[in-house]
This record gives sequence, C-alpha cells and structure tokens, in this order.
Amino acid sequence: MTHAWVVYESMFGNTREVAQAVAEGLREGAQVEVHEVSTASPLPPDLDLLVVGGPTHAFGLSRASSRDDAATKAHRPVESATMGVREWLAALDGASVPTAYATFDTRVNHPRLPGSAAKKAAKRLRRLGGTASADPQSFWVEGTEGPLVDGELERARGWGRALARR
Ligand SMILES: Cc1cc2nc3c(=O)[nH]c(=O)nc-3n(C[C@H](O)[C@H](O)[C@H](O)COP(=O)(O)O)c2cc1C
Repeated sequence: MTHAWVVYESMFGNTREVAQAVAEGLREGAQVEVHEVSTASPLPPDLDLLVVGGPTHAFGLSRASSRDDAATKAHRPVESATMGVREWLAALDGASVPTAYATFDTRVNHPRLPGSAAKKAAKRLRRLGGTASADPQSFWVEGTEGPLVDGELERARGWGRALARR
C-alpha cells in the first residue's frame, strides 16, 4: 500500500484542517501520517508520496518575519511559530525525497492575489528530483485568520482521494 506523509505549516489552523481533510481522502488508498512541519523530520526511507502544504504569505512561502506578523494578528498562539515549509524544504536532503509529491496552500478568497505557497514548494521539490503527482492546489479562506470557505474541506478530501488513485 502507498505510504504517504502530509506535512503542513499553519498559523491559525486553516491549513492544518485542510491537511487533515487531504489525509482523510488519501486514506482511501494509502497509509497516511500527518505531521506539523517542525516535527516532520526525518522522512522515512520507504515513503512513496510526500504532500506538503502551507499558508501563502506575501505571495509565497512564509518567512520568520511574516510568521511574526501572523503571531501579532492572532488571538491565540500560532501553531507553526518556530519554522515553516520554506525552512523545512531548504533543509531536506534530496536523497530522502520520495519520487512523488504534491503541494497545496491556503490563500485569501477576496481579493484573489497572485502568488502561491504551493507553487513555490512544488518548485523546490522538483529541484530536489521529485515528480509532481498533481498540480499545486490552493484552498480558500475568507480572511487572514479564516475560516475556510464553505466546501473547501470536502474539496480537500476529494483532492486527497484523487492523489491516492494516482
Ligand atoms: C503575513 C501574512 C501575509 C499574507 N499574505 C497573503 C498573500 O500574499 N496572499 C494571500 O492570498 N493570502 C495571504 N495571507 C493570508 C494567509 O494565506 C492566511 O492567513 C492563511 O491561508 C491562513 O492559514 P493558516 O490558518 O493555516 O495560517 C497572508 C497572511 C499573513 C499573516
């Protein structure tokens, strides 16, 4: 059976919810673990599929400064305070990256801005020698702190199901 990890970064919890929904979908055809990015090392040697997701910050992957910005906006402690997908990917050893990967992000629905953390993460994984199992996917939130737009968790489950069939 396909062994998949879903690795996510999340400040306010929206990307975590999407990660969990993607994992639910994947479980229809894969053995899946979900890991918050600061606890997602090392990758197991028998991994078949790596799914990586994070919030879009300033048109791309978060940085320490944008995470600090999120922390000042948040009404409770942010989840991924110490590191993000950008730093995690930079530290990844290409030899441990499974051939197949897929990336997603969360982004604000109105106004729809250019730039996507998922596209940036996909570029890095491609450079590490991986092959995309799907196009980078964005899931929409109503505002900086969320909530997710209605129907996005169901769409995330469906995306996960489709990934498991590839
Ligand atoms: C510092 C900062 C910069 C952001 N920049 C963008 C952006 O460029 N485009 C966008 O669509 N959303 C942007 N957002 C909104 C985030 O995408 C949103 O907070 C995120 O999807 C929520 O996910 P989370 O709860 O997992 O952190 C930004 C949010 C923060 C805090």
